[in-house]
Amino acid sequence: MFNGERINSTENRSVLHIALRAPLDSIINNDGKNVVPDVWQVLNKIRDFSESVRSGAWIGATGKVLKDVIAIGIGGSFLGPLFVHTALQTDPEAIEFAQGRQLRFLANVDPIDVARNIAGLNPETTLVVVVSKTFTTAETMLNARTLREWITASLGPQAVAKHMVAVSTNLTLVEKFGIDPNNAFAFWDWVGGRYSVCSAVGVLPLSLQYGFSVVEKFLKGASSIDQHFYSAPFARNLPVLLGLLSVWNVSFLGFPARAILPYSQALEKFAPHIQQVSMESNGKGVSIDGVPLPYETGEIDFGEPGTNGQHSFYQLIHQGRVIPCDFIGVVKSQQPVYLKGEMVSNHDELMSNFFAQPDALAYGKTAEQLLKENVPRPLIPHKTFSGNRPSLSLLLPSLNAYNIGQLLAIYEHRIAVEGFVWGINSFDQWGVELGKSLATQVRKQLHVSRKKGKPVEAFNFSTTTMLTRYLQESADVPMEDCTILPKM
Ligand SMILES: O=P(O)(O)OC[C@H]1O[C@](O)(CO)[C@@H](O)[C@@H]1O
Repeated sequence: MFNGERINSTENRSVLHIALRAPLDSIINNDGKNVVPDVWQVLNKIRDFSESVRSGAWIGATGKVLKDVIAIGIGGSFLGPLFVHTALQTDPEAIEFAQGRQLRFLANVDPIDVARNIAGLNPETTLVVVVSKTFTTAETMLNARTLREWITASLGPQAVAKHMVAVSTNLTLVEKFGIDPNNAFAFWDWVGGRYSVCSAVGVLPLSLQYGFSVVEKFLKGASSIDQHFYSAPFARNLPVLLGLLSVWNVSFLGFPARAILPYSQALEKFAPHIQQVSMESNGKGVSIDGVPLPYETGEIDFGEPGTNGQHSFYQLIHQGRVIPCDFIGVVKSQQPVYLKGEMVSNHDELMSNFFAQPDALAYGKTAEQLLKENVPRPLIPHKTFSGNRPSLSLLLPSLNAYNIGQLLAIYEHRIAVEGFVWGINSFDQWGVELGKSLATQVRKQLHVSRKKGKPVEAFNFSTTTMLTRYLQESADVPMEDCTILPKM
């Protein structure tokens, strides 16, 4: 990976997200060319652009400062930036830099997501960042056209130049869409979508919200782990150890899931992000050479912040199925609260749970202990905890931009380690293609049925029945040749 070899063999690409956060003087080659200067050229462009927007030097079509940003993107062009944004939102340093500004994310093609995103915003003070590696993703492009309409309907078509910018590897399509290439921020095909948060995909929206200096700390944190991963002996190498634990749990012990349980509300979007990084990377059925695998790979990742999860799905984890857990704690809260007269601070209360849960999973509670506590015999089987349930705990010193970058890179590399051991390609995602092409077929059918009254055909019986019913029941929904935007 670090040598720039084309380890993503099914797409014939290198995998160099480590270059996105490498110091300017590093050398990381792709096809014999050092890519680090290109990375820094884009980072510097982001620094300049975000500073001009934040300072008011760059203004909207009607002369107003652009204080609100909507980032449109989905999957890897959304989840990583959302995780980092959510984590920074309560960081005291980042808060200072975000005064008076808003960052929102429009991901789902559901028009309700459009309505929620534009609610309360004025196009005059809004900058839209269209984020798509390919610039062809159906959901993102329809959302981009929708917000282009939202802007032009109120400010005129010339306003696009001031109110819409793009992040993509496909600058030709960016220009075709009508966004000035000067307002486009490039990245490269050696960055996988789910590994792209350190490219302009994350750095641009986050710099607009928090300023480049904060985001640079996040990049430095990620880079520190890259260096650790590259050079630390395996016995002390965090991503290697974590990756091996996961392989052990999945392939040797046969536990198919992994719960990601941060004891920090600021990390509430961490599990959804890692869900994509992990499941899109390692959810494979064949080896890198295309041979069906004789063992299971990949985890079913899910998670919620503690203590909320404790009151939701932990019952199953303690007494039902065995689900290896990652507990993530933070020593110093971003937002400490102490109440006079309380036994512990609010953060200590949270952390009491962080320390208790792994113990409960590991050691459980025996029938003997319950008998000593005079638990009635019929209840003993219900109150017994088997123990011997694996978990691991990570304790971060604090949660600032730097540590957030470290946490991200630990998981990115851990997931790559798992893929290397399993002998799969963790960097392609062919499994998403079939659903996409069937959706294209449905889209065409909906169009001809609604416009020309054509019956549903060429689908299986179940889909034909459902589609026909859907069309019948929504025949009264207005489909005039005019634009309708949300009324919220
Ligand atoms: O950035 P793009 O090209 O719009 O792609 C968005 C997402 O779609 C996928 O290709 C498939 O879900 C992801 O890998 C990617 O992050």
